[in-house]
Amino acid sequence: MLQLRDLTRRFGDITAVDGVSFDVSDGQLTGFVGGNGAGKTTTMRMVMGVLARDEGTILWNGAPVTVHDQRRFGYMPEERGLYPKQPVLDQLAYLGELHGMTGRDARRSIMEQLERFGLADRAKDRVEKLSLGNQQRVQIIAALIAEPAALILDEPFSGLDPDAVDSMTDILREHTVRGIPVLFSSHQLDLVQRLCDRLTIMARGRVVASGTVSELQAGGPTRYKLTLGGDAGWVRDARHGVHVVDVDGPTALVEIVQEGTEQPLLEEAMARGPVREFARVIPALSEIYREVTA
Ligand SMILES: Nc1ncnc2c1ncn2[C@@H]1O[C@H](COP(=O)(O)OP(=O)(O)OP(=O)(O)O)[C@@H](O)[C@H]1O
Repeated sequence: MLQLRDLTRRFGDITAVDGVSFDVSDGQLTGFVGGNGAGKTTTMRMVMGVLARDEGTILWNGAPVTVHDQRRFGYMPEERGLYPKQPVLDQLAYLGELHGMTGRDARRSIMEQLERFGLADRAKDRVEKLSLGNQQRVQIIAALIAEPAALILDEPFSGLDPDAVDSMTDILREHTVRGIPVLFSSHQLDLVQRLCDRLTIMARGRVVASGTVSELQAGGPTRYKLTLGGDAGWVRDARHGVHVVDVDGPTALVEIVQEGTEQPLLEEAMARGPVREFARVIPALSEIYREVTA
């Protein structure tokens, strides 16, 4: 388990990461989201030890993380970092050997991964000859070499086509099933909502929300959609302790300001005519994201 405690990093006058704390638990896929410049990459670099921290602690299985621990983490950096002129297989095999694998084992395991990503026939091509999406696939394989103890992936899904997103998802799940903690950043909120067990949202260097998607949804406003047989305009004037978010023809979206106030509203609606629908609206992650980062 990886625990980040009060991590802070400044660049001159800018505090890029400001007292960030959250956990990346064993066997969980933790999504890391936030707008451009929120501080995700800086946080991940500190976890990997490629950037020094000004304050704070990183714990790996309860003890301060060591360089030896960090070497066992699979890392996909934002800046990527493959050599464009070197052939795919040679380059990955070299990385495997740096991790202590024999050349033979490294090549076998890499060929398996290339096969999975549909890249086996490109093994001898130079990296620069591959499309950006395929270079991205090779980067992912680089992070997975040598059975990592944790995975820290900076936007691993960016630039991938739907097939590669599926392969990537399968691979991450295979790691979490084996108990490995996985942290990945992404701007694709629908993907994060679908995939991750937990997520941490950053804005302006701070953590603004953290938890499972359901926990974050439960913490958001309670909204109901009311659809009537006739026009719903009267809801705007109703005094039921509800806040009217929107009215569109026969449909009104209301926010419950005080618990229990939805009942009188429903009763009034039924007294006025047919009610086609009265249902709780669970906010999408994108709505929660907009609220907590505003
Ligand atoms: N080496 C650096 N020198 C100066 N400022 C930096 C450096 N690295 C990051 N920053 C600043 O720190 C802040 C956080 O940047 P960071 O790259 O961590 O954000 P991010 O959440 O990863 O953004 P994105 O989603 O755009 O990748 C930004 O204001 C950025 O300009």
